[in-house]
Amino acid sequence: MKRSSTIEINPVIAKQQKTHVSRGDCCPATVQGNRFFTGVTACIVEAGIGKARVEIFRRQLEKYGGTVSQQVTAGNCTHIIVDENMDAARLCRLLKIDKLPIAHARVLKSLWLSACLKNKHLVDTSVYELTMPHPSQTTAFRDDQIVLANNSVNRIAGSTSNDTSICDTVNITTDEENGKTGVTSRDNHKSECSDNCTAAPSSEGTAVIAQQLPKGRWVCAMSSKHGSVNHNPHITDKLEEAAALPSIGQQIADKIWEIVQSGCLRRLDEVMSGDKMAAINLFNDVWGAGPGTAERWVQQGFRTLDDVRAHPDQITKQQAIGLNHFEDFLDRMPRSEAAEIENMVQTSALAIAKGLIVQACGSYRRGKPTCGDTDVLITHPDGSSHVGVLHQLVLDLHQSGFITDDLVTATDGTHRKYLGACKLPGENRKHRRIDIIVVPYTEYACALLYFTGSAHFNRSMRLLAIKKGMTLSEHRLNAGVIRKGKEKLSKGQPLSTPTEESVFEHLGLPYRPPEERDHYDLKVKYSNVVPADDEAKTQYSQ
Ligand SMILES: Nc1ccn([C@H]2C[C@H](O)[C@@H](COP(=O)(O)OP(=O)(O)OP(=O)(O)O)O2)c(=O)n1
Ligand SMILES: [Mn+2]
Repeated sequence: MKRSSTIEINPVIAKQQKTHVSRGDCCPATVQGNRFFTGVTACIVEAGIGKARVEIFRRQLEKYGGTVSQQVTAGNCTHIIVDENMDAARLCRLLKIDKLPIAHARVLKSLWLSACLKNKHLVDTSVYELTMPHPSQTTAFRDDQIVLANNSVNRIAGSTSNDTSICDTVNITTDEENGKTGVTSRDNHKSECSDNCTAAPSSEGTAVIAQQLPKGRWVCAMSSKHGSVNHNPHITDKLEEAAALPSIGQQIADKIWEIVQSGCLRRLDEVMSGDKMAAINLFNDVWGAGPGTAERWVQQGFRTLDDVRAHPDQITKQQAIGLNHFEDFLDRMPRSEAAEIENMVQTSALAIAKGLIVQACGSYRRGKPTCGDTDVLITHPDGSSHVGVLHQLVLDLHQSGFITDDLVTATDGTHRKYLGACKLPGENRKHRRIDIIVVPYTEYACALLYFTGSAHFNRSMRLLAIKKGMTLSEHRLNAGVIRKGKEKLSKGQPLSTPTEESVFEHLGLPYRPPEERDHYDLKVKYSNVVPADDEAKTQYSQ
């Protein structure tokens, strides 16, 4: 088992594991390097920037030697960072002050941070400062055109590009409906006009800009009235590619600003090409390392497992085990070996309490010729003798030398789980992943069904249960569940499920033996009783 539902994790053994038993990311980064933010104590005003970006900025500031202050009024605060759309009047309202400047700190648009990060040194603050507009300026900026000085552009972008002329004159549209001031619009466009962007032509055509949009630049669609025109296929295409990166996935939309602003698009280019992508895929296969860790290691310059191994401060205890047994864990064992492991656990368990049922589930029980791990499920028919077994069993198996490494121990309601590594006695044996799950007898059938899988089959069963006003989990099958949309108004009552067959029966399905549970599309065999799976999936997809 590599993943499971939400469970509590023993904080001692799995300090940095996420709240589910997964091979997720575990460890915080401590990065050495150029500390160009030294001496900067910044307070970031969240309004408009958003929590996620504040967190990113905070980490970047600290990573490069800066300090983050929570208090704008703190005397030691040297920089106040505000959203690029912030205007002076609004900031004054937010901070409950009469006017800018603030005596002890510079008020800067967040683009200053982006520019520093891009250039890896403190860039001049002058063009990023938020100041009270001069009364004459507010009207001046209502014109649809502004001119930016070439040197400002270069300073903003820290650009080596020799084609900044395109940015000299940009079109702006003041957005009076939204109450944005001229200052805001000006700053937006100034900042957007970096080495990677240009403005889209306005439908009104008042701007003096190139009609031929240069390839590879970010086109500012805000100034365009052509709402449906995609001026940025070169970026949106990349973002679609980015969706394939394990670490980005569904949060892609949230990342757009971050990517465009911070120059991460360039990083993506690098990631997508060659060795970095290969390294991300390699690191993703380390037990305990999720996509986030894999990407971080790559950012730190690691390309091989030995690179990672050489930095023990960057790896969790679980990842160290994953690295130790990297090849072994990726290797699938023949089912005969899973049977030996099952026997080994069974013998030890029966020495602790007679009558325990010890059953290897997962791919083994489904009759697969090879198994990625051995999922051993344990219970006792007397309903109580299972209690305390896991702890003793793990101790004994350590003692005999069979268990070699502990990964995670966890409690999920009445279920006790142990994830570790084991090695059978004898020459040329490999380290294998082992999961041991101990459950009360009343929950045995549902646990057996769940841990036998396949994962897809389980999903189909759960969806079917939902369709029938029930819920199915590894603990129980409940009937009489009342839902309003996705919300559960009543969780219903547990049905008696003494056997796997009884679960199938409650769901109105003919029994399906483990060997047939890799065909997860229940329609194939039971089209008369199962609702359209796709419909259920869209309604209840998790
Ligand atoms: N996301 C998941 C993960 C696991 N499981 C259940 C079904 C699996 O069959 C069982 C064991 O998980 P494994 O990851 O060990 O999967 P298998 O044993 O099926 O395959 P493998 O041979 O790779 O171990 O737990 C599930 O329902 N959903
Ligand atoms: Mn398995």
